[in-house]
Amino acid sequence: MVHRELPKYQKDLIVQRYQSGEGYKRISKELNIPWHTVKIVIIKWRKYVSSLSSVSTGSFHVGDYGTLLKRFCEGEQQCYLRLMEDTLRPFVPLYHGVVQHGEQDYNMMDNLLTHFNTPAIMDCKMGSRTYLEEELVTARERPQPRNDMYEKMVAVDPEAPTVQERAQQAVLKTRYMQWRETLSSTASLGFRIEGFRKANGECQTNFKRTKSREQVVEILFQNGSNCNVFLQVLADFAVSLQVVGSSLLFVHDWTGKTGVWMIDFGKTVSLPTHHTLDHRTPWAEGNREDGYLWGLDNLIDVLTDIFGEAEGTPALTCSTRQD
Ligand SMILES: Nc1ncnc2c1ncn2[C@@H]1O[C@H](COP(=O)(O)OP(=O)(O)OP(=O)(O)O)[C@@H](O)[C@H]1O
Ligand SMILES: O=P(O)(O)O[C@@H]1[C@H](O)[C@H](O)[C@@H](OP(=O)(O)O)[C@H](OP(=O)(O)O)[C@H]1O
Repeated sequence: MVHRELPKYQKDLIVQRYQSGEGYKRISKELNIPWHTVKIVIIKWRKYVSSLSSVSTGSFHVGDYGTLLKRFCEGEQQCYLRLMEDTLRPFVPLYHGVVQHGEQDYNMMDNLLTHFNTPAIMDCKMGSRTYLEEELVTARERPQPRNDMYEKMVAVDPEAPTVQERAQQAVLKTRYMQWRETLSSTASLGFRIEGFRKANGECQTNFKRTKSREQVVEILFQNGSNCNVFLQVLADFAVSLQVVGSSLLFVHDWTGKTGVWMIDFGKTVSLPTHHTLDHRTPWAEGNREDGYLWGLDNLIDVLTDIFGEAEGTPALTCSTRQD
């Protein structure tokens, strides 16, 4: 079969439609492009986004003066505004407000890679769940099964969909997210490896089935051997924030510079007054626990196993900028 490279405008169109929630099949039908070509474009695009360094996709743009623009999300803006006043401020990118780029609003923040020299990066999604309780309620009240998530599911495990899902060729987002959590180490360890970009630019994002502690250790050891960071931060973790779907971004380069930051606050929300979380109690619907610190405990444990305790190991530099 002859492989035809799509022109860029068509790839952009596919990504645009995918971002607005359309499934592979519909995009394929309406643009008259074979669905497996659509799928490949989306997979490549997602890899590209998760390997971001010189970003210019629909969701991110590199801004001026070492900044990064991320597609506006009001929840994330509120969270950043709060974090700028919080003890966690040194552990997150500095937030610079909302800017417009073309027709789109963006949250502007520090680009964490600015002061690194050909850095290697690792994105770990933290917490024992990756969706909000509100998303569960919406899924019950107004279910919107998604074909793109069904396709992603069968691409990993053709046996995973139920008979009904197979008939619909679609799954609910919360069902997909829960399946992802149990397939990976999110449910068992409270964090999962989302992706790596090595210093040579090689990207790895195929960690959907990385679940056991042994598998996690193997991948961290193989790919993060220079990432000898020792995590002992975040002890002051804000008890009144519910942190869902947020990542820790590990960065290091050949000069020995290392850093780790919390990023991605689209699903981090302030809790009602007097409602606090310990971030370790297992989640049950209604208690809003996010398992963040449980995941962090496990991650520290795994990294300590691999790289040893702090002596001789550079203490983690949580922020490399001068405030
Ligand atoms: N401030 C930053 N500086 C440098 N790189 C960043 C920054 N924020 C995000 N990135 C890069 O972009 C990637 C995706 O970021 P983020 O998790 O915020 O995006 P997202 O679209 O919300 O992801 P998800 O699909 O998990 O919800 C990260 O893995 C990281 O490589
Ligand atoms: O990693 P995968 O398997 O590709 O799955 C995606 C991942 O779970 C993201 O966290 C989620 O975005 P949010 O965290 O923003 O919900 C996205 O939902 P989306 O397709 O609705 O953006 C999923 O498709």
